[in-house]
Amino acid sequence: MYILVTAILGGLILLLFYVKTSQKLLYWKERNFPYAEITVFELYRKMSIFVFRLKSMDAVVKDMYDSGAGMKYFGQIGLHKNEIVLRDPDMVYNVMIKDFTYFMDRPFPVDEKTDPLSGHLFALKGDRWRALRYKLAPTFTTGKLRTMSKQLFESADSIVEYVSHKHEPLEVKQLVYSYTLDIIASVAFGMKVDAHKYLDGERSQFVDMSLRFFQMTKWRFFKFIMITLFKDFSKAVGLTLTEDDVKAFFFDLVRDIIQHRKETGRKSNDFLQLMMNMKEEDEKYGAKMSEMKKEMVNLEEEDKELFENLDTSKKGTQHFEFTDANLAANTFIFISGGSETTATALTFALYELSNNPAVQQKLQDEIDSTLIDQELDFATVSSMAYLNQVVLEVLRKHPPIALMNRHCVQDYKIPGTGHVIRKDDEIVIPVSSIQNDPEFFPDPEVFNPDRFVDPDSIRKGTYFPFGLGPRFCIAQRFAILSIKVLLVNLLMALNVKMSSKTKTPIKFQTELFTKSFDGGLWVEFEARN
Ligand code: HEM
Repeated sequence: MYILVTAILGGLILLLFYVKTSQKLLYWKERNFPYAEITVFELYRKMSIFVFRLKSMDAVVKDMYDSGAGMKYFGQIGLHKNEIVLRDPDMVYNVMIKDFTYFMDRPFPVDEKTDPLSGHLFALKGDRWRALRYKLAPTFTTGKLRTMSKQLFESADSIVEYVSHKHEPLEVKQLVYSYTLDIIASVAFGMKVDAHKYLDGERSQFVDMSLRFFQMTKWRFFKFIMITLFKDFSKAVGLTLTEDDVKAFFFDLVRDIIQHRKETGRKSNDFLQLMMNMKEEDEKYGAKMSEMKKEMVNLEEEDKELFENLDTSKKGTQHFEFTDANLAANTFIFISGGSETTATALTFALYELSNNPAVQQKLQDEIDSTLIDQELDFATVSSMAYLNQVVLEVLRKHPPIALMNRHCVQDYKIPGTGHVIRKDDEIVIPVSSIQNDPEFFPDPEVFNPDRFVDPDSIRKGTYFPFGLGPRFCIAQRFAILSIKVLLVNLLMALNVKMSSKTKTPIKFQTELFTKSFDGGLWVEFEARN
């Protein structure tokens, strides 16, 4: 009897779920919006793959992209909210650039009061984002990059020195991570980390805390799902992705550095100092954007793009007052946003170079011939054309961020159609799939830097590893330069080849949001003759 009642109740609950989900599936049809057909079981299967992390992020994104084959954009039933997925390059261009004002936000929570670390450039919304972006736009001008490049060369030297003494297979992600942590800590707040020492077991609290930010443990993933599914509840109980001690560490660190600089009057040449100077100027002159415009007068020609499309003429967009809390938040986003992404790009660069010896040789030839009569510096690295093609192709085939998001802030009628994207709709832009679609890049699985002989010939809206429009990656030039500097330093001295320690067939980890080799990528470096 007991078993029968339980079975009937269980059956009724399942039926209820089925009916509820079937109704949910009608959402896009009722809205008269193109959508990907899916059955209830298919939807549950898809959601389980994501929640239980059964496939890598790239594979999940590819499945999503393929489910809308033949459509320019389509609605799908999301985990917590229904989403619109873009497939068509013109739509991508419209949403990210042309009609940006409709889609200027990202759908990530910001609550500067309860979680001050959330008040950073990546998450801020609307006019508050615009005002901060305008202020931070000069962070990576050509002049500043030239100065920063000295630190990049120094850190790259340490890595080459380390590698040259190791006659054993090395795991690439860990190796290059030590470089990216080094350079970003230095550029962000002038800190010398020497992170490569942690490769040999020496521990540093900074390295540990930075790594913890990315490790997707089971507990962190559970929190991610909770925050995604139950935003308000998570907020009410104070559930945040980053642990309190990690937050406290970075806050205290930035606060101590600020304090030390104020007390000693010492100034450094880093991002934190740039913000501290602005804060001081704001206190003197008021936080008006007009003050910033003074800086623009001295910009080099190519730097003008850093300010492109940042319309700050509207009332209310002109103020961003820095506090110690948002100085910390924005320093933190540099470390978190910058180290993992750049390390992922470098890992895949070394993967492709090991697998494509002809490309490696051609790149070494370019490096050798450039350095015959020129010094290795910012200008020479920037002048290497084939190096540029290699880096662009790595970022095409393996963009470190597989998808981008936008939040619609006012109803948008898609030109030439009767379809409307409504205020509060969420948009998903699957960059990894678009950049690997054979329609836009024939034989996408082939690593071919020649695709970028003339980067201007690439169709708009098909290539954007750093995003597009006013919200593109603020550090794009710095990231590209960092990748180039390490590659040149390694390849001028060493050859790289795949080690048999790398697990084959290659599989990618399912735990992380960025693309990562399951079991690591192991390579051997040998001195060039
Ligand atoms: C290869 C390395 C990198 C890649 C592939 C990358 C990619 C991206 C992408 C795709 C976005 C979103 C763009 C959009 O939504 O249109 C972004 C935004 C951002 N990135 Fe990067 N990034 C890299 C390195 C860095 C570094 C080194 C830093 C900091 C030092 C950084 C800081 C940021 C910030 C602050 C934003 C938010 C910009 C805004 O919303 O105004 N990134 N990045």
